[in-house]
Amino acid sequence: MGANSSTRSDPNLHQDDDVNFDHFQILRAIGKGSFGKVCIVQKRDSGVLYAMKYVSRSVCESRGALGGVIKEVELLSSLEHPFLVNLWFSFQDEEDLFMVCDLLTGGDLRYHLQNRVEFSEQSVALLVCELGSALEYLQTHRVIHRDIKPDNILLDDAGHAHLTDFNIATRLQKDSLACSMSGTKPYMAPEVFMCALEEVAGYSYPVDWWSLGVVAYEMRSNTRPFVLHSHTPLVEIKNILNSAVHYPHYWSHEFIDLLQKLLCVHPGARISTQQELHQTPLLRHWDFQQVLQKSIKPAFKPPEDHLNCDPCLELEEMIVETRPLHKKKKRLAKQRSAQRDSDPESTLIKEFIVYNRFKELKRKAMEQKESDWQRELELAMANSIVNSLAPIQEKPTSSQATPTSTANNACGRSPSSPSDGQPKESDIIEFIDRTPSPQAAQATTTSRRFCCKTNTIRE
Ligand SMILES: Nc1ncnc2c1ncn2[C@@H]1O[C@H](COP(=O)(O)OP(=O)(O)OP(=O)(O)O)[C@@H](O)[C@H]1O
Repeated sequence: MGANSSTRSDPNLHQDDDVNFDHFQILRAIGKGSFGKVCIVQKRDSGVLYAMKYVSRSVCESRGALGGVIKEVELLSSLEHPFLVNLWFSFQDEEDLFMVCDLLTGGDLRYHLQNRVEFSEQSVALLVCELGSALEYLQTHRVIHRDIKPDNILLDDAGHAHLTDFNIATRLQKDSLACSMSGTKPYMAPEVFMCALEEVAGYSYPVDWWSLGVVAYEMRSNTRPFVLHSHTPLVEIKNILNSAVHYPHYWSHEFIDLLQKLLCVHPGARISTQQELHQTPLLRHWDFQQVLQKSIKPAFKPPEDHLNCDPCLELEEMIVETRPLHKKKKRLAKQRSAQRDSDPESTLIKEFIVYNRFKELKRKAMEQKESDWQRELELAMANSIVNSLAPIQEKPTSSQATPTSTANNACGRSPSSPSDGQPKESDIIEFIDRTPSPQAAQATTTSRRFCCKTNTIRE
């Protein structure tokens, strides 16, 4: 695993502490989205570097985006994969909502495309396998990302791909379909538009594989397979997506075959599992276990001599920003002293999860230990009861003991022997099987479901 390894340790962190803004030192600005900004931070106690994304609460509220951020944190807190940008901490203060994630220093794919990086077929194939693995994982968690595009694919220092921005992702209920028109138009699958035109009832996981196909095409040619804009009418878009794609003659047959199977208009016939990827001539010989372990070296390694992001972002933060992050502590202290009577806690958004992955990992490890102990205890109890029954077999009365009953039953008691008031081994095992562990009961009550119904179109 690379930068986003879940095994990353933070030995100095007091596991039960809630993390907040003061635990981080702000190093520099590296990104800007439609609602928030991203900067590199260092956790003061462990020295570990992270990416901190922060969004202004007031901007979110005024633009109706608060629900998306709350949902993004809820989703990310339940996910972890080598090719996702994993969430480590989330918290809030009076001004902002914070998400602290894996730091990916290789820049986003859009940045490299704009810098005219030429990705080879081999490079694109590896990216498709890595993100295919992430999509397969999301599917097992019933999550559709819905906004796969170069802007949301970040590279680590070695060039491995990581999926970010779960702002419009949704978790499907079992056997249900999504139906809102969500995504970024040039990357959206035909069935999303057809759903908006009420030609189909909904769409599912294959929409992400279509977007992956568009990204793969764009990486190879620096243009997109379909020319459509934010103002192109829906009916026209449908026709465009049904038209033949131009594949340059110098692309290999195997590569074109992969793209055709990703850019298949019919979701049912489109590649949408890792196994289907593996069956294509281009990827037949790839070892997907090695892909998952990041053992296959990407052909494109992001430059290490400079930060792979717009250098103006840092200047902008220093000069233009009216509420710079590095002055937050002072600013909030001033505000708090001016509003001495009101409790800052009371202004916090209750639905926003305060999350600490280390605490969560510790809780899960404890649960596992407890369930192991319980299993051992149950086994020991069963054994001791079985053993305590055993002497009955060793001292049989002459009328009960026959050579065959001893051979058929370890306890030396015939299964049909009349009850003497003692429980039989089979009774004990059955009782144990039917007793739910406290962990199982808790897991059931804490399972959560999400469903997004609002349309979100990104231009
Ligand atoms: N974990 C990270 N590590 C390194 N850089 C990051 C990380 N997350 C985001 N960035 C950088 O910051 C930029 C903005 O990220 P952010 O997620 O806020 O924007 P976005 O995905 O474009 O948001 P939106 O879709 O809401 O406009 C990204 O394009 C990327 O360059």
